[in-house]
Amino acid sequence: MDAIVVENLTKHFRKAYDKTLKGFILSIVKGEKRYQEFTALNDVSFTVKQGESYAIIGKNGAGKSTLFKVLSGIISPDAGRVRMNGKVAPLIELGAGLARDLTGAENIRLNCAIFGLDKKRIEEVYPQIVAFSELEEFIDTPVKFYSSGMKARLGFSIAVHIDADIILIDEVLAVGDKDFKKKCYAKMREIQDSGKTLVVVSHSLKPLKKICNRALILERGRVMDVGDIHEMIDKYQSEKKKKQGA
Ligand SMILES: Nc1ncnc2c1ncn2[C@@H]1O[C@H](COP(=O)(O)OP(=O)(O)OP(=O)(O)O)[C@@H](O)[C@H]1O
Repeated sequence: MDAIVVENLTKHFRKAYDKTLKGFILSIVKGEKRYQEFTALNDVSFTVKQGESYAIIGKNGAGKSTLFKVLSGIISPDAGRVRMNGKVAPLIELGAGLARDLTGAENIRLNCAIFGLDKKRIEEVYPQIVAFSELEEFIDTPVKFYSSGMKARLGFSIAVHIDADIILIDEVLAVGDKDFKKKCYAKMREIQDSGKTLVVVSHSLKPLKKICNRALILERGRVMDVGDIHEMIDKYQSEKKKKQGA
């Protein structure tokens, strides 16, 4: 069964030429165009099968985060469509989904409720989330006092415990410490073994080889290739070397 079907996704952004008030006024006076249309995703299509661990790789600005935001429904595409078959846990930006003024404990309960867990299930997973995050000491501290690493711990722990069918993880592990990252990668493999679907964006290609079985290379908003993770990483790295040599 297909977990994710993406068909002909296109997303444009408007980029201001000059973001200052002076620039804005001058452009009006001169009657010049104030924006440049920029295509972040260009006719992107792919399918992720249920139980697959799928990597999205690409250079800075290739459109990976934009794609994740469309997959999780945070932004809508200008064209194309996305079908997600199952409950989705998006972990796409550090601290996103966490209420700053609430404590870690309150955020866990709030997020679990938002993701549809009933009271009994929340009480079951709560100690697991706290234990996995290793934030016992700070669980009653408001999240606004958390470091970025602590937010990543809490966000990751919630996302992997809310009984989602599809988990989207965007580069959030870049900030964690080494041991915690190791634990997260092990958890991702466990998720994969349990038949859930995982989509991961990361600039760290080595761990992707261990977690994912397929990959998509995005280049300037377009799908450059899709295939076996090892083949795609080799291809991506050799293209990168070629361009650096050119
Ligand atoms: N809200 C926005 N408004 C205007 N341009 C945007 C917006 N969001 C993203 N972009 C542009 O779209 C392009 C793709 O950005 P995106 O963040 O998706 O890339 P990425 O592959 O995730 O990059 P990175 O690896 O650096 O995180 C970039 O050129 C970015 O500047």
